[in-house]
Amino acid sequence: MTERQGPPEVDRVAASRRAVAARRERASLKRDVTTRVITPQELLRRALADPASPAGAMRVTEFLTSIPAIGEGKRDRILHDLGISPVKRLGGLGARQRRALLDFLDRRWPEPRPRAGRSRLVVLAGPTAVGKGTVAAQVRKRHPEIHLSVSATTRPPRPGEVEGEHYFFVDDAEFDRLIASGELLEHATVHNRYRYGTPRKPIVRALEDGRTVLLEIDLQGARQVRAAEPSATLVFLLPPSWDELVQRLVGRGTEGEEERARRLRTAKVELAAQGEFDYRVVNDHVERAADEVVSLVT
Ligand SMILES: Nc1nc2c(ncn2[C@@H]2O[C@H](COP(=O)(O)OP(=O)(O)O)[C@@H](O)[C@H]2O)c(=O)[nH]1
Ligand SMILES: Nc1ncnc2c1ncn2[C@@H]1O[C@H](COP(=O)(O)OP(=O)(O)O)[C@@H](O)[C@H]1O
Repeated sequence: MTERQGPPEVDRVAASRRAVAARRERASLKRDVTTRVITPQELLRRALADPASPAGAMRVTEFLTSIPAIGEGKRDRILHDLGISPVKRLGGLGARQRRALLDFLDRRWPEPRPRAGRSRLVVLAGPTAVGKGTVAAQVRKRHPEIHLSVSATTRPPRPGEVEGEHYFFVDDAEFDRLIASGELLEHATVHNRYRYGTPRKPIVRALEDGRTVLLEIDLQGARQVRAAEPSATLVFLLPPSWDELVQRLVGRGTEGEEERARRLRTAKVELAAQGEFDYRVVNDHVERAADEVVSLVT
């Protein structure tokens, strides 16, 4: 018996493949909102710009429950209050419903607005493996006039890391001494593991010389710098998606599975704090992201 594959069946197979791919993309977008890689407003803007996109095809119910702290009960109350039917897809919202939903999101989760009166002390932070080191190195390559701070750390050097260039590698006793003598502008234990700190003197000197200073440090350090120097400019580097962040961490190959899991837990905490920063830059392409960082601070 011969099997005939008529065009309708071919179409069905293709349609079902497309449906699976679209479902996967919607799941990935939901993860991005849940992990706060993108704001709900950003997802909604994408849906409205292209109703046929995976974002546009997302049901308003799925959208709302992907937002941290919105469960099914709250979701239904919100939809009722905003006068939106639960069967609606984001791309199919009417003009009044879009406005109502965007206003609601802006009240609930205001997007960071740049502050006035920034200084040339710039902090670049962001989750593990987002590419902070790579982008900072690109900034230095393109703009040697920008002073890149070299931190002290109790972490052992990775292969290829150079003392005084990537870090000052010190033991616990020396780190204690640096803290006690006030030689660190800020310091923190990162990923519950090793200690890292920013030597104060080179920064003060570079700022006195009129140079822009870039610190590539973690969230705790960024908060300390803001407290010590409120006019500092805080930039948060974001991955294009949560899945891409995981890929970069795995692809770098410098941590085992347990350490990667630990870092991803910290990453969720850091992503949740991005609203404290003055600017957010997506590290999609290294050169573009480096240019954006420079344009924000010079
Ligand atoms: N607070 C603080 N964090 C730092 C400092 N230097 C590096 N870090 C952060 O420590 C974390 C771990 O750095 P590292 O061990 O080089 O790993 P990687 O960032 O995954 O390449 C990163 O989030 C860095 O931004 C510092 O001087 N102070
Ligand atoms: N824009 C990018 N696109 C693709 N891969 C990137 C990008 N930026 C960085 N990477 C890669 O991601 C991995 C993590 O980058 P790294 O600079 O070590 O991150 P971090 O300093 O934030 O921990 C590295 O393998 C790096 O080559």
